[in-house]
Amino acid sequence: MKQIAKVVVDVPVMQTNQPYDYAIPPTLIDRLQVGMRVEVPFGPRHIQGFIVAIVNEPDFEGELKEIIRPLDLEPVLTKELLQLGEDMADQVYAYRIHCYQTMLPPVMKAKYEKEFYLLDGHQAEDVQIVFQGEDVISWDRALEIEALPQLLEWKKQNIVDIRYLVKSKARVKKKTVYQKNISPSEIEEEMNQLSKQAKSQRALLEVLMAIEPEAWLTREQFREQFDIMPRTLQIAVEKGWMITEDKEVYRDPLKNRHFAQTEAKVLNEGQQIAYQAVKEKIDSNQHDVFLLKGVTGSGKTEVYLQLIGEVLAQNKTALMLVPEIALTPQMVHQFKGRFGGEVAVMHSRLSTGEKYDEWRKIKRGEARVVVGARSSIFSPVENLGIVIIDEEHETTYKQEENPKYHARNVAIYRAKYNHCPVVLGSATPSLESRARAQKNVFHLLELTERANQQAMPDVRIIDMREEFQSNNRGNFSQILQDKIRDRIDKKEQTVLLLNKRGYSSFIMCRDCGYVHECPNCDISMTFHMDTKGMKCHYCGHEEPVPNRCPKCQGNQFRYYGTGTQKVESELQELFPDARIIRMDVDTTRKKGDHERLLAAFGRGDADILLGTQMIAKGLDFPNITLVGVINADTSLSLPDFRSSEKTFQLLTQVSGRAGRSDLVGEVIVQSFNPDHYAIRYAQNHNYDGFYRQEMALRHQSGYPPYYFTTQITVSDLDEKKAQTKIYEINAKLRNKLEGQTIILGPSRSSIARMNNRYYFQLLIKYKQKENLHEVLKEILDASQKDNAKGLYISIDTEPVNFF
Ligand SMILES: Nc1ncnc2c1ncn2[C@@H]1O[C@H](COP(=O)(O)OP(=O)(O)OP(=O)(O)O)[C@@H](O)[C@H]1O
Ligand SMILES: [Zn+2]
Ligand SMILES: [Zn+2]
Repeated sequence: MKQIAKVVVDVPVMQTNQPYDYAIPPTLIDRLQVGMRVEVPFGPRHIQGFIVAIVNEPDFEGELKEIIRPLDLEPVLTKELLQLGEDMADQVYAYRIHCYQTMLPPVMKAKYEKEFYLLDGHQAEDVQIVFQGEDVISWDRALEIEALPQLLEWKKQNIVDIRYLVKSKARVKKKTVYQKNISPSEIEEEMNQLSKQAKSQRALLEVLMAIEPEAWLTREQFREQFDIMPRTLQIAVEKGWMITEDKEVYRDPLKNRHFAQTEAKVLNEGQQIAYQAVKEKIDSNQHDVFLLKGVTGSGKTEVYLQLIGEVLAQNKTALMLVPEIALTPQMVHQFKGRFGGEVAVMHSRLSTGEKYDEWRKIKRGEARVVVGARSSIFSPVENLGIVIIDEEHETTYKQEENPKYHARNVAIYRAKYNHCPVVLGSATPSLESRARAQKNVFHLLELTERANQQAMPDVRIIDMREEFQSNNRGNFSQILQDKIRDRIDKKEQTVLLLNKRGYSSFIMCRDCGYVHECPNCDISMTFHMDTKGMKCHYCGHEEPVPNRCPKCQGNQFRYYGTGTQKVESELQELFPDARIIRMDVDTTRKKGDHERLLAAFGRGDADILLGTQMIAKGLDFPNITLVGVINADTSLSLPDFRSSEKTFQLLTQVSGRAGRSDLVGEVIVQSFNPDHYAIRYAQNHNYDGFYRQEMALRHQSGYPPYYFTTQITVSDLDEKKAQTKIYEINAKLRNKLEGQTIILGPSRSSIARMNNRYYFQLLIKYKQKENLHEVLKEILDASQKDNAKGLYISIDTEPVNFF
């Protein structure tokens, strides 16, 4: 009986979404399991693949190739994740291999290397010189010694051939540890035989007398605790006093930090009702989706914590998703403080080694609670008891690159599979989720009051048009200035938000109006005050500010847009004595910057925290009594049907940072559209009112949640080719789609050229899927040939950002 492995290979083309059959060589029969990575031959190359099934009969007729070797000792993907990857690939129009790779830490993605090897019987002298007595030489080495042309020539003459290797980048960190291997009486004997000069050895023997027989100690521990140097340890090993081993250790980014234990709070009535409803589902192993809608500061986090506590008590595991920027030390502290070492934390600021280690802790069941950003929804936990998504309305839960999955959908998939509840929490739920609760697809749970009985902060809207008329051209209205002054004097803290969504600073020629654009993209370049340079945020192109206008040779530029740096200097001028912390992409570039700045503000090292969107979430500092929004409406004017929703959410979230403890909070919102409904409803903390009005508008214009949307984008270096293709797709869709489907476009994308590629798009709106899925699959299948020529087609279901 021959064993056959079905392998999804690392070749992203549509046909390979189906697994390939490989023979399992006899030596590997007992070692290979479903979910392991393997190295397999594919054409002339060796590539990585995932075993998705092991069967007895092949589907493929013909000679099967053999698996070369396993890349893992045990499966890295569970049965659940294998199934999820297959279904997800289908739903989001992605390659199965990309789905599997997305589920694993980046170090586990294969790295391919090439090497030349000698074919038999060619030992000519010049060949020997290159190979230096070995029978292989790596591609890199060949490049280094400039032997590449020669080797390629030999390849033509059949003297050498090329082989492709799969290299694993995953490295386990190891440390040498020591254990004593000598009894007390032997120690005495050794002491007696030592010469008087051997002081350090004597000292070590004394230590060995004192320590526990089972203890494993590192070199650092010997040095720090007992002042014993590595050299002495080595002698001890040679003499057989100690044994040594290389033990695996985890890279723990938080190892030097202490988390004070926190206790569960007594839940208030609203929290208790919410907790109880979810707990019932946990107890009875039932799937359900809850939408926990709680005003800012209502204590949603405490509900999450106690639910996770319950899940752990029942010997299950928990997934807790938090937006990347809300994953602050404060947030982490809440979880580590309650559950200690049971918690693994996953976010993009970890090094790849740290990510790998956190992942292994989860895989081995050593950490049963995962707190992390979007991709941690794929954590290899088993026996899942709850999935929680905090700030569920955040669009960052949707991945914008392939595979274009939404973590909320993956959460529901996994919870169904594991028969457990999902909790979606937010003060400002997405319209989609709120509407689903309306239809009882989700269960609505509400917390309508703040946990500490504190009133919601008073929000005042300032009409900036009037400020302009009264000749205040700055960024700060008179009232906001007065309030800031007042807080500085009272030693209370202020948070200032600069709404930068859809917004950047650029330069324009004062004489002819020329705007400096990126040479690769049809978009103006962003001016950066710190480097005094221009940068394109789409392709990364950088250049200095031009001396003269390329169009009219004028040398006067106007700097547009309110960069945080510019606002900061204005603020410092207004309040020379104020201590200001600025938080934006420029000040949080390095690992740990974000944490450091927030910690400093939390300690009271500054009076004002000035920042972009990244400060709107998760801050829970008692001394913040004033929140100012400098420009409420920059996000209103985006060409995106969600712009009102996003503005409402942002204003509500940032207002919620004020007055969370005993001190009363106050919010000042500056706007040029003070009567806009998104701003008015945010002022009154009226989510329900906003929801009703926005739903009416969406209904009228036929947008989600009344319609589903799918966007198709085509891009190519050649503008004509991209354009022809989108029209071809358009024709096919209109011809084949049934039911009430609406197609918007085709049109140029609003950034028509990016990195020298031209983009065209169309948007499909539909109520029922009908045959849409099949038609889209056909289009993708047919795109294979184009793909190879550099024309890309991408399908995005429920896009969250419209350009
Ligand atoms: N039952 C309780 N008794 C006393 N204090 C509580 C209780 N529950 C929560 N708190 C406190 O109330 C404050 C706000 O809670 P929390 O940060 O969980 O709110 P939240 O709903 O997550 O808010 P946001 O949406 O603004 O992040 C915290 O300081 C928390 O410690
Ligand atoms: Zn000019
Ligand atoms: Zn560019």
